[in-house]
Amino acid sequence: MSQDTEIRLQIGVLAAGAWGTALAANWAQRHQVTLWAREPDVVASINAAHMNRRFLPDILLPESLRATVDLVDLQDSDVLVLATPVAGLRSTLLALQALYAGKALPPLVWVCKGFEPETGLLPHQVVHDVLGDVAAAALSGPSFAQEVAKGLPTAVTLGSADLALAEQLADWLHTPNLRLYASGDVVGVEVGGAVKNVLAIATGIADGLSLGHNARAALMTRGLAEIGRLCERLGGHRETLTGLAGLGDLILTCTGDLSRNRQVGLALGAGKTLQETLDALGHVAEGVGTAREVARLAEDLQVEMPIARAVAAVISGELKAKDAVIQLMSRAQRAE
Ligand SMILES: NC(=O)C1=CN([C@@H]2O[C@H](COP(=O)(O)OP(=O)(O)OC[C@H]3O[C@@H](n4cnc5c(N)ncnc54)[C@H](OP(=O)(O)O)[C@@H]3O)[C@@H](O)[C@H]2O)C=CC1
Ligand SMILES: O=C(CO)COP(=O)(O)O
Repeated sequence: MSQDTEIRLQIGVLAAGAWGTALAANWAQRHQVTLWAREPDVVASINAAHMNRRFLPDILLPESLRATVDLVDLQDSDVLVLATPVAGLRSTLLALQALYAGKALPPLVWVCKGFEPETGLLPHQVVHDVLGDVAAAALSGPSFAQEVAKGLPTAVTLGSADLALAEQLADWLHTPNLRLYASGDVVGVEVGGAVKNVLAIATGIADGLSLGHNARAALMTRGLAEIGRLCERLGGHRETLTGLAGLGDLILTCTGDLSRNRQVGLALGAGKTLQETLDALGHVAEGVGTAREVARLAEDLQVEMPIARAVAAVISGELKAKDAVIQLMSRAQRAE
């Protein structure tokens, strides 16, 4: 498919947290972008000062980027991008369904990483649950919002069961500093993005306990094996996990201090409580809720995921961080 850099679309982005704002700013280089937020102070600060003081402070946004609290302003969009945390995906889809009231929705892209709380569904399953068969794709991969907002080079994956749609969206949404690769394996793309957040908490805990580089490399490598087992069991392909949405994001989030999930792990490893850690963060850390869902899925589907289960136990308070390490190291020896 040819890359048509001239085409200018209307893009609607829903939720102006760090990631929605960074993507909206990036796409405003090439398209007309409208950013919806439920926080009036965020909308006011973007429109008046071209900054999102609450979620992306100190970064100047393009003047062409408009923000709104009114969903109706997004109804002529050529593409709609859902940028809420996974817990807000369903309610946002329902709001869009009401807005379009029987009319066809434009292609949807979601950027959240996790399993829906309580249902344990992946985002594409939530989309199908609410809207049925619609043109839709997941965007995932190694991409700290602050770096994308500053225009630093970034590459991510767009995953859809409809590969031709993923290719079309990649063509529309790439910019000079945001490279998009298409994948037909939406399950692999989503499982990679969800579980790496749990592993970032694990490596954060290890680093918070000063366990060294060897421990971190071991957790990442054995963690990737856990992601692979769950991915295959849910119908995804292990090869997808060698790409940006798997290994790429695992490396970034487990080693990069900009990661909120890694910051949660570091604080837990240093002896802080989960509540004080989350209160100080001011942003979502999806790995906290996802750890519980992954541990439950691992149990139900009989998938061996000792690291993810240990993180879930630390988060729920059943296990102390130090004891989780002892437990992992004392498991029966086995072949790699
Ligand atoms: N930040 C990053 O670098 C990246 C983040 N992601 C993923 O993107 C998703 C969003 O992350 P991020 O933007 O960083 O999160 P933030 O915590 O920065 O912002 C979340 C935003 O979503 C809003 N929100 C929460 N729940 C709902 C809801 N039910 N309906 C509408 N809006 C809602 C929040 O509003 P309020 O303040 O009112 O709650 C806030 O504006 C997560 O799944 C994350 O894993 C993916 C790649 C990179
Ligand atoms: O997903 C991310 C980078 O790809 C962001 O990770 P955190 O949510 O841990 O900050």
